[in-house]
Amino acid sequence: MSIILEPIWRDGFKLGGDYRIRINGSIYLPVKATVSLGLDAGCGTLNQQTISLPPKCGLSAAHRQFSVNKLDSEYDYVVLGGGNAGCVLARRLSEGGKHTVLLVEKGDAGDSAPLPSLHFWSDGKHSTVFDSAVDPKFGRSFSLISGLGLGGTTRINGGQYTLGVPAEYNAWSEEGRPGWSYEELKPYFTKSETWVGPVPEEWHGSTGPLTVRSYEDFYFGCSKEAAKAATDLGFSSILDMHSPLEPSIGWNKMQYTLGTDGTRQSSFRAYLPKTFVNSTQNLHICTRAVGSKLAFSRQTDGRLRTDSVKIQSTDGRHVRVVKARQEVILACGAFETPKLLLLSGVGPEEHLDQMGIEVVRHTPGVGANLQDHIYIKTVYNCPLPDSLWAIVRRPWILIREIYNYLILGFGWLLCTQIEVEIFGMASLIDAEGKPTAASAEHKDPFNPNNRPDFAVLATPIADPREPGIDWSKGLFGPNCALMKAESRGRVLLRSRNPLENPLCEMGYLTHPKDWAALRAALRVSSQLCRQMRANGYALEESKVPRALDDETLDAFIKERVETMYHYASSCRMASEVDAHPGVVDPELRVHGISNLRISDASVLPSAPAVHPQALIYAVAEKCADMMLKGYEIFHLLPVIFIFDARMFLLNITTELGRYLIRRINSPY
Ligand SMILES: Cc1cc2nc3c(=O)[nH]c(=O)nc-3n(C[C@H](O)[C@H](O)[C@H](O)COP(=O)(O)OP(=O)(O)OC[C@H]3O[C@@H](n4cnc5c(N)ncnc54)[C@H](O)[C@@H]3O)c2cc1C
Repeated sequence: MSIILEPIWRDGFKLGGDYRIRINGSIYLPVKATVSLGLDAGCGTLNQQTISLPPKCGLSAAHRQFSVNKLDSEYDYVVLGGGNAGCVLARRLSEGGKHTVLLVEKGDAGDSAPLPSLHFWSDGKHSTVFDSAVDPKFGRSFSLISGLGLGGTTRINGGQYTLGVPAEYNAWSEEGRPGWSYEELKPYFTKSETWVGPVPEEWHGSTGPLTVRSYEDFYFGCSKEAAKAATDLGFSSILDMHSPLEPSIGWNKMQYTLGTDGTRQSSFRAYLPKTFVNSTQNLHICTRAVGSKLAFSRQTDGRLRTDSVKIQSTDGRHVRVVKARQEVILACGAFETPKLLLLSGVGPEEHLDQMGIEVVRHTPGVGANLQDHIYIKTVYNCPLPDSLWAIVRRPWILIREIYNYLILGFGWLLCTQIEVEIFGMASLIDAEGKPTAASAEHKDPFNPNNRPDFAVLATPIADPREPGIDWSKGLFGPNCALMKAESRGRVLLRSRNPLENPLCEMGYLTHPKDWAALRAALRVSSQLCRQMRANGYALEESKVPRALDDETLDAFIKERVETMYHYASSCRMASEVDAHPGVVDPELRVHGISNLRISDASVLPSAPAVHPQALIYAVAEKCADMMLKGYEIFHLLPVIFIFDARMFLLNITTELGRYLIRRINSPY
């Protein structure tokens, strides 16, 4: 295996060259034109460098796979979507060898190192990127991104791993979802995780497939300064954000899904290693194919049953219909799962009529209630060596970090952008952005009123493409995030072509609470940077609001709001008669249709104040567990019945015998 740093020559690019990193011949970390200006101006020309990768960093070698035309005609379980949730389900349903399982994934197989495979640093080949519908409020659309290939979005995400406060899940349970309280969900978080430190492991899992870790210190000077300033401002320092005893307001050092050997822990790498896949004959994985339509039959009781799935290769060359003896599980993500239901005739009838699709079942919740976290990026210049941007500006730092990564297994290539996160509640932030003194009641993480609604993500880099930024210096970008959205959008079909992206109306900022939370985040970010400067840190404003009054902040928000890529709740777990109608019940079964479940970000009742991947792992673990337990109970019933019937006969016979003996022995 090799890493090559090589120049790229493009038409029209006159001032030297772009560079790119080629890992193992196929994965690139492009160093953009602006960057190469820096390389040329500051550091002279760089020649090709080749560095060997030790096997621990190897990309996954061939997993056993099946093309569409080689699939069996029937499986016990068919899982559509091999992403965050899909890989967990494929693993749990197939291990033990009792059930045949088919996993269908639109993209390919493979994996890479943490930073170069993060969407923003990658070649984009493992991302689906498309524009949302234009929002008249903002006069523009939003660029939506999700993962493509086994591992799904965990293959290109930032790796931040957060559970959230217990209040999040207790609220779900109190609203009428049995089984979804913090206490009931926690075992599934633990089941998926192996924590490798450095904080105490009391609240973590130790035997799960997914490795989660943090670092002793900070990699970036600006993160360290931000953490210090947050403490100075009065935000509590949270040692382990996974402890249910920590308050809902504070700052923490991020934890990541990272292997001990520095590998990205996608759900694919964690749950479906080659050793498992190649030795599990009852698991078939089919990549570069999509589930394009579900077929249903009507049972004698009038209920719909999911019978089969139409699967087609993404090149359009092969189509096959596969039957599911037990269940079909949709895990295509918050955009594609509702799209597949709509294509199959399950959704709001007006929209299906509009698209010329026969209505199988009028289900108004499909695609409705789409939620997301959004953020506003602010930009500051900081000393270059303190910022991840230095890896692009200074080739020797890049070489140093490649060395650190390959030989020592640590360094900047492990960092996936955010080291420090402040979270809080807008109601507890004053007009200057300082936290107000919170009572013990406000800090109680079990109280549903204490769910954080904003976060400030201190990022050791900013988007260098922004006009007007001084990219010769370091970049520090506190991103101000809405973490508890009240606004809702919806997912619709653009066409009946299963390979076309859906039409997503994001519906951002239609609720006044969302504006208030973002304003609070911007004020905290501004105060944080003021404090960093007061502590003697060289920070210069680049893209920040001119003032902190509501009007100025709102204009800044309107101009700069972006998705944070945490799409959720488009097939939410709720009753169908809810004000925001649901699609699945607490067992994740689609209302009114048997043998069909959903297990991905679309089922979340609402987008909780967390980076969602930890929760999606837990949801998938819980879904698999419910399915397997349901299967066992169903199949044990006749045994219990036979056993009971035998015991009954035995008891009767014994009692009859005793009675006869008593009669015979009786003198009367
Ligand atoms: C750039 C970026 C950074 C992020 N950073 C973080 C982070 O740091 N921490 C965090 O917690 N979260 C992060 N997220 C969000 C998080 O990763 C996702 O919310 C979560 O992984 C979604 O999981 P999922 O199972 O619902 O969907 P996905 O993981 O997206 O899986 C869906 C899969 O289904 C496949 N598919 C779609 N349609 C079909 C079909 N018809 N047939 C077959 N296959 C299909 C897709 O190719 C995909 O692989 C980030 C997201 C992005 C985009």
